[in-house]
Amino acid sequence: MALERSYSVSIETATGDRRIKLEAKITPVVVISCIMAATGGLMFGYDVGISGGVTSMPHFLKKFFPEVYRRIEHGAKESNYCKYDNQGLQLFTSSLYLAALIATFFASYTTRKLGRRLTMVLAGLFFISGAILNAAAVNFAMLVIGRILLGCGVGFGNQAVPVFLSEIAPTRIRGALNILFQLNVTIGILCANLINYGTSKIEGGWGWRLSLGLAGVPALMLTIGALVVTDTPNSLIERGRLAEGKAVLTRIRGTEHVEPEYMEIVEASRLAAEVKHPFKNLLQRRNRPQLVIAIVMQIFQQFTGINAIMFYAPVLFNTLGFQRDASLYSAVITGAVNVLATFVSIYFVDKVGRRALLLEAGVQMFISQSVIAVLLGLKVKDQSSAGLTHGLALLVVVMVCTFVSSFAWSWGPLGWLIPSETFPLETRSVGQSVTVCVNMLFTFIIAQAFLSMLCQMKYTIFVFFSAWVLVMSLSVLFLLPETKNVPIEEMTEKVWKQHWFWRTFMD
Ligand SMILES: OC[C@H]1O[C@](O)(CO)[C@@H](O)[C@@H]1O
Repeated sequence: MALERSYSVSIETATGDRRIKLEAKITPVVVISCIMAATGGLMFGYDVGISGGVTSMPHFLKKFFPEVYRRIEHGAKESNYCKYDNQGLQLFTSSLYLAALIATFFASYTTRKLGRRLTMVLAGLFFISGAILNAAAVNFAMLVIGRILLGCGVGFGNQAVPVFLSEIAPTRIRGALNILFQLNVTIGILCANLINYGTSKIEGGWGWRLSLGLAGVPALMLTIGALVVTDTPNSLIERGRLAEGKAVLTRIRGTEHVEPEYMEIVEASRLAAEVKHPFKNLLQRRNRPQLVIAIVMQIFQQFTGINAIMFYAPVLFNTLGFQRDASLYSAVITGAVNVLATFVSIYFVDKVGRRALLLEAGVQMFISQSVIAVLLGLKVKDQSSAGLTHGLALLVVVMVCTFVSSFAWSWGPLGWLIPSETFPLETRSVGQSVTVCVNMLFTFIIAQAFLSMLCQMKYTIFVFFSAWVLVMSLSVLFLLPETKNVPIEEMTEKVWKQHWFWRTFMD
């Protein structure tokens, strides 16, 4: 049974003289599998969003960070930009990413040897235990160990989910289906913001426990989802289960005519099987283009400055002189914009392509960050933000939304999509683990450094990020090839060997 009409993609092979027809329908099993797997993103997003709100709750601060609490309650003399600057507070947020970074190396092994599906189950289990520990925390250690377990979940989930989605999706809608992951990340962030808004109002000051404990819900969804879905044909074939892989391929593509795609995957997995040392293989010259692109995309994604806003939006808005409630409120607005704008990406990514989205967003991000820097520079002084009138404060929120929306249809989803679709099967697992690892590393750096950077650099922090946006947009313009509508096992031939610069790395 197919939801929509089928389609086929004609591609030329290496020799250029053979044409293969790949047939695939958009079958319900594909759509359902993708929706289930994408809940891995929900789990990740929830954690990104939850820490900012929790760390601005007085009871939480009083219990775990009494010094910060004292400073906020009584330290009228403290600079606006510095009142949250505390290493322990930043460690609470960032320990998750450090753990995730290390976990990805193990996850690379499990995605290859145990499959994409089982790796997702593991992710869910790690996550559930972390959420329980966090909700029950009575001291700083329990808090951080819980965050570390959550980090392991994020490492395993972010490794397996994007690869699962890219492999199971038919070529023509691969971009859209892969973006379901990031869509869930944004929904997770928004839910976290809304939940924080609610729990901060709970009498008795235990609301933060609910905020942290509810992280178990998306984790449960992922665990159940992963137990229900089938693994990708690529993964089954890679592990030698050829007949099963072919049967799954037939089922998910909704047609008996899967021979060409099947043969492509078999060939890709034959090459993959020859690889004895995946990391060493990844470093070979012919794998350089994908590796460089994957790493650089992660660095760029984080240096847009998005997480400075996502993690610390309530804190940031507080710094700008908004009242506590108003600032949580603004964080909810940015969260909603983030979700809605991700749909724009889902709609356009397989139509206008990856490059167009990244370039347009570059312009929008550069302008909005520059405006924010100027407004804060002129109006927010160290001790007072009285200069920021109601109208101007609103303008800051509008600019933050402009920035977040453009991020949400560009670097947010494409940072995951492009690496997961460009690596050939032989380097896909290990390539994805490098992708996640670098993403976590730079997320960690931003999480750990942002409050101190804000304190040191003040409003010029937004100038810093806008300069990065300029660099990344130019890099896209000259160095990023378009991967729209190219079958996943054909990237080497159709993309890298055709590119003016990267082809020099190909044999
Ligand atoms: O939507 C914003 C979120 O998206 C990511 O860039 C990637 O998934 C996260 O690092 C960020 O918090």
